[in-house]
Order: sequence, then structure tokens, then C-alpha cells
Amino acid sequence: MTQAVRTEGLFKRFGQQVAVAGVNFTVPAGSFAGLVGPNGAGKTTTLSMITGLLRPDGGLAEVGGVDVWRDPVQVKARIGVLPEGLRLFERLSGRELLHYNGRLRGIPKAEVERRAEELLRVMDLTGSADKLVVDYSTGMRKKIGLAAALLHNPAVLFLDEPFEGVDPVSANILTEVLQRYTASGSTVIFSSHVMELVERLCDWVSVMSGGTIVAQGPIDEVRAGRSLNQAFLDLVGVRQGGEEGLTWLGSSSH
Ligand SMILES: Nc1ncnc2c1ncn2[C@@H]1O[C@H](COP(=O)(O)OP(=O)(O)OP(=O)(O)O)[C@@H](O)[C@H]1O
Repeated sequence: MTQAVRTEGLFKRFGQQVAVAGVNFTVPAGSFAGLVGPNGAGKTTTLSMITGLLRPDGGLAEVGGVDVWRDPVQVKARIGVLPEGLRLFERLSGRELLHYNGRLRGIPKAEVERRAEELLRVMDLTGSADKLVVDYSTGMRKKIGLAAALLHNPAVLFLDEPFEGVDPVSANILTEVLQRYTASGSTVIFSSHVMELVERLCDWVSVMSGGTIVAQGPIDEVRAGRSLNQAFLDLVGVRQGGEEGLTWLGSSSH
């Protein structure tokens, strides 16, 4: 099986805190893959090391068999990234942002224009194409960010919480674009806290907890007859005794 992404013993610490403790993360090519895990599990740190944004302290990360940290230029040409926090060039219009990205990627001008107009139309952003990105809503930012990440037709697309703050109509548009993209053999890897979404969209899932992968594989194998939500709770451990304390909360004595 060809791997779109493979890491081996990936490791990162921040001071005393080990954020990623030797992760073997794999995603087969053509997958719609979900990366899930509790807050602080190390998902963003892992994705940052695979996309060349954060240098690992140890281990190996490969995209399409190419070592991310030995050949970052080749890897960056093959990937698209919709990062957490979505830092975009705020003072460009949506259309300018796409043109700028396309030119940075070395795509000929006429081709950039053709692709940009198509992406704007599919994302339902044509009417806002000349508005500055700073004036875009959260959902519009996600959509223009995704359009920018797709413009060079990457083999692997990384998305950090792509549906956060996105309304159902825009979420539907994003989903359709991503499904079309994976149907043609490309790979999507996204992190999310929304289990229903991962369950509905993904055919592959990796579950992280405490800086390690605790389960990984085809989604039906990881679920093993349970809902993904239940599998997640079983795997990462439900904290017992949460109902103790907070005795004052909701009391009607005032
Ligand atoms: N730049 C940093 N400096 C110090 N500690 C960091 C830094 N980035 C992440 N960490 C720590 O590393 C751990 C993993 O964080 P990370 O952001 O990768 O988790 P996550 O799984 O993406 O969490 P969330 O679901 O809340 O986004 C956390 O304990 C976090 O506090």
C-alpha cells in the first residue's frame, strides 16, 4: 500500500513538556483521513512537523516517500495546508490572495486566473472576490484558505479544524470539494473534534492521546462495532468522578 504520509518515531518537546512522544503516523494514499484526540494530545504539533512548519527533535516524517526535513522544497510543492489560526494576507482581496498564491507556486498567470475563478465560483465567493480578506467572515476565511491550499493541485492536503466556525451551507460546500478531490486519488488529512463528521467523511482515522497514537487504521476497524465517539471515549479514557465537586453550581439557594 502506498503511503501518502508516514512518520516514524516523530518526537517533539517544549522545555520539560513532551508534546509528541515517538509517533508512527501513517495515511494511505487516496484516503480521507481524520486525526482526532483530546485537547493537547499533540495533533497540531504532529501536523506542523509533517508540513515543514516545525522542526522535530527526533524521528522521520515523509510525504509521498520524500523526507520532509531533508527535501522540504519538494515536499512543499506536493502539499497544501490550511493551518490552525488561518493566517492570511489580510490586505489582499480574495481574488488577489489566490493570484498571489498561484504566482508564488510558479503556475503560469493565465492558468492561475482560470483556476482562481473556478475555485471562487465553487466556494460561492465570486460576489466577495474583491472584498479584502480582513473583512471576510470565519466561514469565508476557511473557504478562501482552502481555495488557496488547493490552487496548485497538491497530492496531499492538510487541514487543521477546517469546519470550526463554518455554517452548514459552507460546510457542505467544503465537504463536496474535498470529496471530489479525494475521489481523484488525492489525500486529505484533517484534525477535528467532531466525531460525527469524522465518521461521516473519513475512511481512515488516527487517534492520538498524550503525544502518542493509540489507534490507527480503516475507520471500521478502529470503531469495531461502536460509534466513533464511543471508541474515542474508550481509547482515550473517560475521566471518572467528574460529577464530584462543583456542588455550588446550579444550586438555587441565591
Ligand atoms: N509552542 C509551544 N510551546 C510550548 N508548549 C507547546 C507549544 N505548542 C504546543 N505545546 C504543548 O504541546 C502539547 C500538544 O499541543 P498541540 O497543540 O499539538 O495539541 P492538539 O492535540 O493540537 O490540541 P487541541 O486539540 O487543543 O488543538 C500541549 O501540552 C501544548 O501545551
